[in-house]
Amino acid sequence: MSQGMIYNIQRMSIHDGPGLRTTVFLKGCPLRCLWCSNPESQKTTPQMLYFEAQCTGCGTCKDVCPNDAVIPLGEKFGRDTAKCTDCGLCAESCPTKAREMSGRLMTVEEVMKEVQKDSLFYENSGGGVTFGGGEPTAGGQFFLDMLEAVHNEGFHVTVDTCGFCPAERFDKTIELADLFLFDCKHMDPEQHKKLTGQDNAIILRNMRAALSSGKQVRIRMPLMPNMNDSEENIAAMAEFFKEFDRNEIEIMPCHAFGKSKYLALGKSLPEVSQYTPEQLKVVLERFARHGLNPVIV
Ligand SMILES: C[S@@+](CC[C@H](N)C(=O)[O-])C[C@H]1O[C@@H](n2cnc3c(N)ncnc32)[C@H](O)[C@@H]1O
Ligand code: SF4
Ligand code: SF4
Ligand code: SF4
Repeated sequence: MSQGMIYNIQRMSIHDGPGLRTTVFLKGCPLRCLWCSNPESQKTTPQMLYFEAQCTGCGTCKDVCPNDAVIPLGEKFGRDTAKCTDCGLCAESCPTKAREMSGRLMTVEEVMKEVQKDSLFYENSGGGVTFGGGEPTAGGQFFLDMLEAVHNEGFHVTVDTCGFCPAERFDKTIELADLFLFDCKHMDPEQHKKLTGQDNAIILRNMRAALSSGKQVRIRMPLMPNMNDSEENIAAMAEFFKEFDRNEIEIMPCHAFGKSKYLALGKSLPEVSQYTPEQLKVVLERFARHGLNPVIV
């Protein structure tokens, strides 16, 4: 049975597709979006997060760290990221959960056991299971095995994806999924690479495949001030989706919900700004001018 890295399984989720859902978050992503609100989801290996606000300075972590990576931080204890190996020993002994590990290897069977716990709610609410991340498709064979197991149980399957995935794996995903929450981050290959680390050729190929498949696709766009909200980019999106007779785009205006996790990982904060209501209104009018119907989610 294949296994993969999971960083969260969220039960009773209402934002990741129809009805009540269990969302399985896979760790690992081939992109590095400048604004990503889940920085702990990008690496495929387990990581230790240190939340300073919850630290009481008891010093237990200093005693257990084998790498001398726990260092004084005022009256508290932080970590030296250069020395920390993410071994997790400090998280096991921290009494306040100021230190937490993100990422655990799980088998398909273990994931299914969690998913089954909510199966009654799926039936009653029209819900099911959502795979998110990170980039769920980056889980490879483990991801496909989970998809197949959930599909074979007759549960509704949603995949929250950036679409960066080898074509063959994505086509198998299309066979097993019922709904895609499919991100469209930028239409221009070079800009896409600048903002996410990869160009969008395979993403657009997979988007076309999903939109032609007869499966449900909700097109989503993380809207980032001065990064992907230009008239030119919105016009290019309108042109692309016209071919599929699609004009509804779910908009996610830039937020900073991931801030505490960047700090907890010892990473610098993303250099992105948020819209004022007036600025957002101006940008949304650009969509309307090109025949698109933006819906904020
Ligand atoms: C964390 S991603 C996981 C799925 C997949 N990797 C993707 O990017 O589509 C889930 C959603 O959050 C959105 N998102 C990430 N960071 C965001 C931010 N700072 N503001 C608004 N939306 C954001 C992504 O665009 C995506 O639609
Ligand atoms: S064990 Fe936890 S609460 Fe105690 S000093 Fe370390 S991080 Fe802070
Ligand atoms: S995760 Fe391991 S290496 Fe890093 S600070 Fe904690 S105990 Fe030390
Ligand atoms: S594709 Fe999704 S998970 Fe990956 S970096 Fe971008 S927003 Fe984060």
